[in-house]
Amino acid sequence: LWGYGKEDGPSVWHKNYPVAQGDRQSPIDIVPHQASHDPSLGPVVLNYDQCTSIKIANNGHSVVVEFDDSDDRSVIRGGPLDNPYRLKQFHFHWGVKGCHGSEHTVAGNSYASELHLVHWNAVKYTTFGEAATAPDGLAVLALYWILLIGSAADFKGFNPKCLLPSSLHYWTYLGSLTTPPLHESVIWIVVKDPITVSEKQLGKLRTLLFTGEEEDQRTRMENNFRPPQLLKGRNVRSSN
Ligand SMILES: COc1cc(C[n+]2ccc3cc(OS(N)(=O)=O)ccc3c2)cc(OC)c1OC
Ligand SMILES: [Zn+2]
Repeated sequence: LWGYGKEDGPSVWHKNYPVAQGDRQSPIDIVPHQASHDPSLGPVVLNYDQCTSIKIANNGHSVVVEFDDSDDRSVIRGGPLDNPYRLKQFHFHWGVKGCHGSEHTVAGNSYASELHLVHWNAVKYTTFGEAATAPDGLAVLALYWILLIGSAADFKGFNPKCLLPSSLHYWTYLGSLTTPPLHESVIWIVVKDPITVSEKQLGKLRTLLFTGEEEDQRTRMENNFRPPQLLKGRNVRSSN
């Protein structure tokens, strides 16, 4: 139905998903000095200690690691969020060429890839699907990551928390899913500092992500990132 090619890519998604031209679409280009510093923005807190990944899916557009979201074991809280949001899945966006692949750009610069940790508001909604259509239904933590050949901390059973820099300085704004159905239901939290991953870790991640199923030609080959969308008057806030 949709993809990232010429015929089915981001420039024609509005034909089947008119919200693609809505007022709070993602990703965006973040211009740091135009973001308004909001001292009331507290730290983002991740409780992923008991996180249990249940399956790895390759939907032809990305590789998704799903988590058990049947209770509040793995949640994100604080920052711009009014209550804890449950971790549902994480996935990546990347480019075939080294320097392109992230979805959010910073003053026009893009990174090699971007990790999205997708959470949903289980306090107000009963299912992910219901939350995915509500204006405060989802919270996605976005992390740029760059491939540094060299040392890096170990993954240790792959708790996504180990991917995160220690102090999370971030930008936050109201946006949408970056792939169809493009619902305008996401509170975005974009971490400022890129995380570095070594070849060895990438290999480990690749094994984890592509275990048990032939690495999909489409997934490996395509640029699965949507270009930045119009801000349309939205305010981007920055934590300290
Ligand atoms: C589990 O049920 C759903 C899974 C999915 C799968 N899905 C599709 C697209 C997604 C796009 C996303 O956007 S992103 N890239 O901004 O993180 C995040 C999670 C997604 C998850 C979508 C749904 O409704 C929109 C679902 O509810 C019916
Ligand atoms: Zn994504």
